[in-house]
Amino acid sequence: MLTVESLTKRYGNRTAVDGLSFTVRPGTVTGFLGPNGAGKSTTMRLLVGLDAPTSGRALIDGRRYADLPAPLREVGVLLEARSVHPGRTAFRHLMALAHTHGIPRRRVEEVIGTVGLQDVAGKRAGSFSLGMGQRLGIAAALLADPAVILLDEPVNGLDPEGVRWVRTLLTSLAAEGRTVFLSSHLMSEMAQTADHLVIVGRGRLLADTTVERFVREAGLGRVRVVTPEADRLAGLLGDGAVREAPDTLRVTGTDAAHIGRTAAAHGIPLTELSPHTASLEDAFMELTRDTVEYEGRAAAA
Ligand SMILES: Nc1ncnc2c1ncn2[C@@H]1O[C@H](COP(=O)(O)OP(=O)(O)OP(=O)(O)O)[C@@H](O)[C@H]1O
Repeated sequence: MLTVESLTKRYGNRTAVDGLSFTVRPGTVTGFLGPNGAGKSTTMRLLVGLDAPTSGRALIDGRRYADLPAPLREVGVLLEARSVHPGRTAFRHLMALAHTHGIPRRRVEEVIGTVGLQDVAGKRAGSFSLGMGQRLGIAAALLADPAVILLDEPVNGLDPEGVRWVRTLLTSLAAEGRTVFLSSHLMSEMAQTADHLVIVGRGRLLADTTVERFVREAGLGRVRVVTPEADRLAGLLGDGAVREAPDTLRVTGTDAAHIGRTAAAHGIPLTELSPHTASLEDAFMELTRDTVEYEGRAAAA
């Protein structure tokens, strides 16, 4: 489990993380979302002790990363910056990491298979494509079989097949009961991968919720209704109903069941009643709009 408590990080007069609190639980994939500069990478760096908080705490299973006796066994980490010696082969890179934790060669070979690098394990990491580098980074994160996996933008630069592979892998790791926490700014990808969302803007928590509840509560769902008595139905439904065409209403703020019941109670025939659920992308844009505008204004200033 990951616990972030009143976490704040300032760089000079810039506040990258601002009083952030949330918990990431095992058994699910939790997505860490936010516009550029929202503080995601900083929070992840604080979690793994690559930076010290100005105040507050970031804990892994109740302990600071620096206090973990065998960190690789507790938490697998893939941060955006590549930290592989370009002259080393993928196999030697993983063996070097394995030595620090007494991990056998057998396990190195196993993770190379898991990430699909068996054909290039003897090649120098410096010659790897971005996608191969990401796979190697994920292999390193999984090497010691950690219960917590923390990945910063793991699908960055991957092709669609690679994206799908990461998605399947993360879902199965969570199904094994691990804590999986990944950042991304790709909403559509997150909608398909994550069960739970932690959303930040300007270093502050904007939402801590499930994907499904987030979209529903964003209140962006709408229902299209076609009826020969559009005016009468609109009157019954109130402000949420807007006429799109003489026989068509676009209704927000209520669901299709309520509209159907209202129409039936008043004997109004419906020839179409179709709900449209907002996409995660829409809901995210709506939620973070102010923080993005702020960033834009700040940049312009
Ligand atoms: N070492 C640093 N020194 C100064 N400012 C920093 C440093 N690291 C991050 N920042 C600033 O803190 C803010 C948050 O940055 P961070 O990289 O954590 O955001 P992010 O959500 O990961 O963004 P992105 O999606 O673009 O990676 C940004 O305004 C950034 O410029």
